[in-house]
Order: sequence, then C-alpha cells, then structure tokens
Amino acid sequence: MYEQWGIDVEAAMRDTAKIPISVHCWQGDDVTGFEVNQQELSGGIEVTGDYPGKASNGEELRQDLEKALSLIPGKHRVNLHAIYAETDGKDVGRDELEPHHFQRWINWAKENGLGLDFNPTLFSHPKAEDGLTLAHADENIRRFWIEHCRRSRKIGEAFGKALGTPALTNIWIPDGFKDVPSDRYTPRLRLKDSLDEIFKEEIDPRHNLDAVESKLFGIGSEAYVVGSHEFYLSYAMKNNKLCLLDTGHYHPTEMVSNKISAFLPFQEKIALHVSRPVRWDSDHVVAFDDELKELALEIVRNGAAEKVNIGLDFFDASINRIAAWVIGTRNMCKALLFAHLMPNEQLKQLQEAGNYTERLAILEEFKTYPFGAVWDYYCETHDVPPAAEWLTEVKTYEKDVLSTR
Ligand SMILES: C[C@H](O)[C@H](O)[C@@H](O)C(=O)CO
Ligand SMILES: [Mn+2]
Repeated sequence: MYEQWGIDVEAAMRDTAKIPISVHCWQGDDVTGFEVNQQELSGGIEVTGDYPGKASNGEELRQDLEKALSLIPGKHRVNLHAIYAETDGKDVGRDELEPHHFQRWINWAKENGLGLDFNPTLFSHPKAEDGLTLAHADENIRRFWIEHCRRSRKIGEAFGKALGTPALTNIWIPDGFKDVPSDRYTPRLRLKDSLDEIFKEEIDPRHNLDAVESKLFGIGSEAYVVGSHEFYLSYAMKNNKLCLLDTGHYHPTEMVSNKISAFLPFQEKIALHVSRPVRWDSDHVVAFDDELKELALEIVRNGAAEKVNIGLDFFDASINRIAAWVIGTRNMCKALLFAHLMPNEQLKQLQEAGNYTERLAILEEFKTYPFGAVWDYYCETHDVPPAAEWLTEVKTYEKDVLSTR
C-alpha cells in the first residue's frame, strides 16, 4: 500500500533509525537525584504517584535505563541532570561539580554506545528556595548559580570529548513571580548578564552545544517567568545558542509543531523537550497523539532530522517507571516512522497547486494505512519486541528486580 505511493518502506525505516532520542534519566527516580543533602523537588515541577521500585542510586538507575533501552528500537542518548553526580557520600556543592563526578555515567555510556546530554539543576536547593536563581537580586546567590552553570558546560564538554558526540547542555531556571511584578525588566537584565557570564568561555561545538529552555508559567511563577519564550529566542538568536522548546511550556492551544518551520530559516539547530501537557505543563508520558505526529512530520518533511535535537521530558510515578520510558520513547520513534511513511512530496505539491480537497482526502486516508504492521516489523528488525510484547519483559523485571528494592 505504501509503495503504491512511491514510499520506500525500507528507506523510511533506515532514516528513522538514524534519529537519536535523548532519553531523560529523571523519569527513573521522580527527579530525585543522588545528592548527599537531598532537598524536596522544587521549582514548580511536580511528580505524582508512588509506584514501588524507584531507582535510588546510580547503579539502579543505569540498570533500569538499560532495561528500558533494550525495549526501544534504535540507538539513543541519555540526558542527565547535575543532581545525578556520584560523589561517594561526599557533600559536593553544585558550584564545585567536576566531570569526574560523572565518570561512572561516562564509562557506562561508552560501554553501551550511548551519547550523553546534560542539564545544570537550578531547583531543589536551599539557594533556589524563593524560586529565583540566575535572576536573583542577591549577588551571592546569582554568582553561585552562574558558577554551577559554568561548570555544567565543562561537564557537557567532557561528555562530548569522551563519547565523540556533542552533549547538549540545557539551562532551565524556575525564576519568576507568583503575583503581578512591579518590575519585569530588572530580573531579565540580570538573567542576560548571568548568561553572558556563563557563556563567556568558548567551548568547541564538536563537544558541547548550549541550549536555553523557556517557559510560560510554573507553580509559584504564575504571573511572570523571567526566561520567557521571547527572552530566550532573542538571546539565542543574538548569541548563537539553541532554543529548547518544551512542548508543555506554551499556552494550551499553542503548538510547538507549528514553531519548527518558523525557526528553521533562521536557526542552524533547535532542541526539543517532548512532553504531554494535560491542561497545563503536567509532564504526562508522551502519547502517540495528533500533536506528536505533527511534530515528527514537521521534522521529517522539512529534512530537519539533523537540525533538531529531540529530547524527552516527562515524569510519572503513578505507573511502572520503566514502562513510562518505554511507552514515551517508543511513541516518539513511532511518530518519526509514521512521518517517514507519508507521501510528503505529493502532499506538498497538492498544497502548492491549491488542491486542498485532495490534500485533506489523502491526509485522512493515511490515518488508517497499516502503519502498525510496519512498526512491528521495524521493532523486529531492531531485535526489540513488537506491539505490546515488551510489556511481558517489564512485568518480569518488576517481579525480579523492582519488587526487591
Ligand atoms: C527536570 C527538567 O529539566 C525540567 O522538567 C525542565 O526541563 C522543565 O521542563 C521545567 O518545566
Ligand atoms: Mn523541559
């Protein structure tokens, strides 16, 4: 059926397999991390649920990631946060972190042929208690976070050097106000200054790429977020940084799929946190829904697979955490395969010719093409279980490993 449209199914599978997804480690432990002085999750992000068996150290988290990755077709990446440093019981401040605190992650990534990405952690910390970090009026606090971000880029650089693939080091801060500000400008000036300090040192883009992640609002920053979309878009354009678009960080009817082609004429690279907002930035597990398909289509039909760094960002503790990773990441891969199996060139020509009747007719017909069969075949060719067969393995792992923790 696909070949009748001139679609080369084997080529579609090959091209899908070339796209790495950066799998976020923080789904595995509810964004807890391994710091010696662990703090409550803060910064306006929430994890709900208490499913048993969560990973509580590096060994467990890596073991769980390995299990999840073994059920996902293709070769992918792992995205770390600074709170996943392993310091052997020593209380190392975030402004003191060094690449060697991530040596076990680097060794593991090397053994498993994975790339690593990184994020400084500017929440869940006494110096982020009032929800302000890089835009803080207190110079000591602001300096502390500048130093943390500076060091984070060096950690990203070390990942890139060791693994031969650039790390994406992404800065997200919670800074904002619950209620109407009396001055929106000064905190933004301070954030700009902080970023200038952080990025002062040039780092070879073959080892590290810098991204900045905007947000519309958070819990405790309902009225104003310093690092808004316009702020970071302007900063990234002027300073040659990547804008990271989190699909949960916009107005409920504002679609990130619609933004990709607006960025592409101007930006060499874009980064994504693919998430599933349900009424708000709720970070639900990514589903194979219309917006996910549209996002993948925008990447594939615009030939932008190498320009868009795809990362995931969801955390659900009400279900098995390995299953959450597998469902969300398989759905991202599924959407990319789906996008490669559309008659994109014909659809483009129909639009150019003003033939919107046929454009709609064909888009609708393809919704019921036998995509599931191709997906199963894709999984089999990558030696991972097709359809829901992966669930049996997750259940066995839950019985043998998770339930013993
Ligand atoms: C833990 C992540 O870095 C965090 O979720 C951030 O990326 C975000 O999206 C905050 O809303
Ligand atoms: Mn995010």
